[in-house]
Amino acid sequence: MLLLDIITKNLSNEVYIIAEIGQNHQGSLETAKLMILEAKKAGCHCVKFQKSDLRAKFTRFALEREYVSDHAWGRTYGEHKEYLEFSKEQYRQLQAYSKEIKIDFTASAMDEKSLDFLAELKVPFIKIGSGDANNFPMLKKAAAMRIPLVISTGMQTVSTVDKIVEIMKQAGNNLFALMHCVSSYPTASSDCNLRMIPAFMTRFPGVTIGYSGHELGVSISKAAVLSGARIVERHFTLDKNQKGSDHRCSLEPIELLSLVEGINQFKANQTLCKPSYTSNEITQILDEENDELKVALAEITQKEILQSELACRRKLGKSIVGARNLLKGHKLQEVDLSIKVSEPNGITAEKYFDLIGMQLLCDVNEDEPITENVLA
Ligand SMILES: CC(=O)N[C@H](C=O)[C@@H](O)[C@H](O)[C@H](O)COP(=O)(O)O
Ligand SMILES: C=C(OP(=O)(O)O)C(=O)O
Repeated sequence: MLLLDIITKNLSNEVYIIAEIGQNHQGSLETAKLMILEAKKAGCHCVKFQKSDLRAKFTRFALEREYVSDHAWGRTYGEHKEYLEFSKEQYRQLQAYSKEIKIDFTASAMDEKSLDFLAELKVPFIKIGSGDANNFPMLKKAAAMRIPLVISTGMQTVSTVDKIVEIMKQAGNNLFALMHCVSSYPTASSDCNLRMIPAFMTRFPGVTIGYSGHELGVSISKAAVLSGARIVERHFTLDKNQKGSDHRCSLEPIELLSLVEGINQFKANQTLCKPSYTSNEITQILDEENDELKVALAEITQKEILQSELACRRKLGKSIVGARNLLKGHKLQEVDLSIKVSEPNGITAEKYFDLIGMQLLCDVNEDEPITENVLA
C-alpha cells in the first residue's frame, strides 16, 4: 500500500494524494460517487470523507444552536450536520464503489464512535482532523488500534504537536504521519506557513510530514511538496460556486488534475530525491516568482494558533464537557469527562489530563462545558 510505504519511508520519491470530499457531496450519495470517480480520473490515490456520530462529536447545545449561514442545510447546526452525514450503510456503499474503481477510501474519525466504525470498515488509514489533534484520549485510543494514522495539526500550538508525537511513541506506534495544516477557509497565502514542513521534519525525525491545504489554487500545494510534504490533501468539489462552507477553498477536477500532474512531473524529473528545498530553490523549480508563493514560503520559527484560525477553533475546536451529571464537590475522574464541540466553549481539550483530580465548585450536567470558574 502506497501510503504505508511512504509512512515507513520505504519510498521517499512518492507523494500520496488525498481528495478530501468531506461534506462537498451536498448530502447526495450519487454526487459522492461521481466525485469518487472524478478524483480517480484526476489521478488521486485516495478519497476521504468525514465521519461523525453527531451526539458523540457535539454537545446537545451545540446541535441545538441556530445555524445562520448561507451554507446552512438546516435551521439548527444539528439539522445541518444531519443533512450532510452519510449513514453506516452509505459508507459501506461508498467503500465498495471505491474498491470497484480502485481508489483508496477512508474518512476522518470525528469522535471515538466514528473511530470504532472506521476500524470496523478496515480502511487503509484513519485521518484525525485538526479538530481532534488535541483530543488526547482519542489519540491514545487510535494509537493503540494499530491502524495507520494521518494526523492534522491546524489550530494547535507546537506543544500540542509534541504531545501527539509523544502519545504515538508511548503506544509504540510508528505508523503515523503529521500534516501541516492551517484551519482557515480559504487560507491567505501569508498564513500558509509552508516552512513549518521542514521545521516539523527537523523536530520529528523519522515522522512523515504531509500538507492539508485550504488555500486557493495549486501552486502553494506544489511548493508544500518541494518543502518536504509526502502526503497532500486538498478539498475537492465539482463546482466551487455551490452552497457549502468548503467549496470555495476546494479544487475543481481540472485543478486537481493539474496538482497531480505537477507532482508527477517532480517525480519524473527526480526532483523529490532531495527531501526538502529552500524557499529560493522552490520558486526557481516552480518558475513562479509570484508574491503569493513568496509569502507562503516566508521564514517562520514557531507553530502557533493563528488569528485567522480562531473562528474555526471557536466553531469546531473541542472542549471538555461533563460526560454525566456531576455534583458540586465531586473530584473529577476520566469517566466524568467527555471531549466534544461545545456551545459555549469550555476548557480546551488539550487540558483533559490536567483536570483529573480537580474538584467541582458547582454542579455540572452532562454535555455542559467545564470552565475555569467551576473548578476549585
Ligand atoms: C476543522 C474541521 O473539521 N474542518 C473540516 C475539514 O477541513 C471542514 O470540512 C469542516 O467540516 C467544515 O468547514 C464545516 O463546515 P460547516 O460548519 O458549515 O458544516
Ligand atoms: C478536519 C479535517 O482535516 P484538516 O484538519 O486536515 O483540515 C478532516 O480531515 O476532517
